[in-house]
Amino acid sequence: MSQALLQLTGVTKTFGGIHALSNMVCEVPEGKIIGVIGPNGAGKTTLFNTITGAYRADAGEVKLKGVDVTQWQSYRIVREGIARTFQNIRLFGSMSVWEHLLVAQPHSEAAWRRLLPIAWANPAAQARAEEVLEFFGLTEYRDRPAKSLPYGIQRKVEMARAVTAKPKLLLLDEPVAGMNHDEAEEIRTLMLRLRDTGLSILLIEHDMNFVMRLCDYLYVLDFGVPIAEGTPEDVRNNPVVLDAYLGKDN
Ligand SMILES: Nc1ncnc2c1ncn2[C@@H]1O[C@H](COP(=O)(O)OP(=O)(O)OP(=O)(O)O)[C@@H](O)[C@H]1O
Repeated sequence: MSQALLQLTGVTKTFGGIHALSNMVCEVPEGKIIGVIGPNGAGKTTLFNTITGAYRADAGEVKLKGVDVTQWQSYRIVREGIARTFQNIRLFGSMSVWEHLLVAQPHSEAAWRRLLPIAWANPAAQARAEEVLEFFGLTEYRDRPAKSLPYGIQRKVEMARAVTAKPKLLLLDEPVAGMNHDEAEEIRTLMLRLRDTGLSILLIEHDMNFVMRLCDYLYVLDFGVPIAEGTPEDVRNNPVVLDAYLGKDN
């Protein structure tokens, strides 16, 4: 079997007496969409924070393409090809969609050049921003400040921004939270198209219907402990998951 893009073994994170994540084991193969589900407080965001270096694991290993990145600083992990979005929207209100897409790209020039007017951005960065605008269907919003956009479009801009730097792995924290059915469907289609380009995606999501129809494989957390994994079909029918996550009445 080919090596997984991301591999976690025994990853553990505690906060005082709270075991936010205990002995987490998971893999994200290339070009797959992997879901992480679990009730509130199950440790899902802690998992993302540990993968991205925002939190330092107390034990275990995070490997990216076989390289141990457990002790790496966030900026190195980003450079190595992991991008993420957050549970709450984190856009710059007065910046346009176009500016978000330019700023999110790696800069090889001196830091002071980034203070120059955005229109001076190098042609390759502009071409990439254009490509992403089109891919996400955001062209009509190109020059609008982020704060003026409807909620669903803002979430799309966040995902577009994360993709602009051409990551290998995209971590999405509740990408369709607060969206209506049509908006969520649009995001689902975009994610499948992203996967078809070879991008790997790890997502946290509470919308079970969405997760079940999108993911290639799922991990289930409960109180920081991985309690089940498998295809959506396996997980849907797993009595441990039904008890722990959906409640005994389901
Ligand atoms: N920085 C922190 N300091 C202290 N406790 C934390 C910290 N981050 C997370 N926790 C605790 O770790 C546990 C797991 O939290 P986490 O946010 O990872 O869960 P989650 O599954 O993402 O929840 P939700 O679905 O509500 O977002 C919770 O008990 C939480 O209170």
